[in-house]
Amino acid sequence: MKKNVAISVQDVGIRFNLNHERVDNLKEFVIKFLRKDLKFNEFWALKDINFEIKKGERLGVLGLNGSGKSTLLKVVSGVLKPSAGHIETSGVIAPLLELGAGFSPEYTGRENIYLYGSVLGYSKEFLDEKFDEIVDFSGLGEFIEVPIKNYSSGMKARLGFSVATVVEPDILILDEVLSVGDKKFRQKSENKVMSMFDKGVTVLFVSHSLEQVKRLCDRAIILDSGRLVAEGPVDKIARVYKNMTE
Ligand SMILES: Nc1ncnc2c1ncn2[C@@H]1O[C@H](COP(=O)(O)OP(=O)(O)OP(=O)(O)O)[C@@H](O)[C@H]1O
Repeated sequence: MKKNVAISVQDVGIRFNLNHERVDNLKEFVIKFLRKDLKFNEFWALKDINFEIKKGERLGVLGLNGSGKSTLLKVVSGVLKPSAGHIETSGVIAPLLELGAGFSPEYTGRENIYLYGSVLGYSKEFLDEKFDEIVDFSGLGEFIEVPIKNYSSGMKARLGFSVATVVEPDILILDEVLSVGDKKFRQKSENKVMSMFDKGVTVLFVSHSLEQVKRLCDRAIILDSGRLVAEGPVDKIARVYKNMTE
């Protein structure tokens, strides 16, 4: 990969096997599996995707529901392995996907900071040092000692955002996360992301808000049924997308 490139996506495809027929229980599944009687429909959620993001660039991903945007972010983050092609990235990645989904409901916010933090690869020492900063940013106050199952979805997302952004990443992967929490938190999280922009972070960003993509990104791509159909400067691509969807 060239030195000035942060993310390189080459001929990437993601295939899901969709169940063709109904299987009601595990026994039936095992019997059908052993008899090689299970039929799947192959479904390519992404196909032949090629693009590069240079260091410091901010790429927006546009597309209708089901076009493959979240799948693309997951495969670049390493959550999903490509079924075809390959991906190269350089530096520390902070994936802000499905915030709060990684939490264990029975444990408190405090315990989940350590659990989720370790999933993201942070050491205990790092989390000890950053603990107050995380709680402060989340604005959860005393709720940090309460089990997560008693949190609202906005509270969970706020804690997820605060843990995931406590590092200084080289690459930031954002899936609709700037729409979480209440207005005050949305502003605060956008400011935090903006301050990372100032430090030259590379961004891959999905949002249904065309305005937000225009405001935050310098380039964009459009996905349509798993194919990359347009790529270029954000203003031009936003116009193409508007025409496609109106
Ligand atoms: N784990 C999975 N198993 C099977 N199919 C999946 C899986 N995950 C996603 N898909 C399918 O892949 C396609 C792309 O989904 P994806 O979530 O990436 O779309 P999206 O563009 O992010 O949509 P949205 O705008 O609704 O968030 C959809 O048809 C979806 O049903």
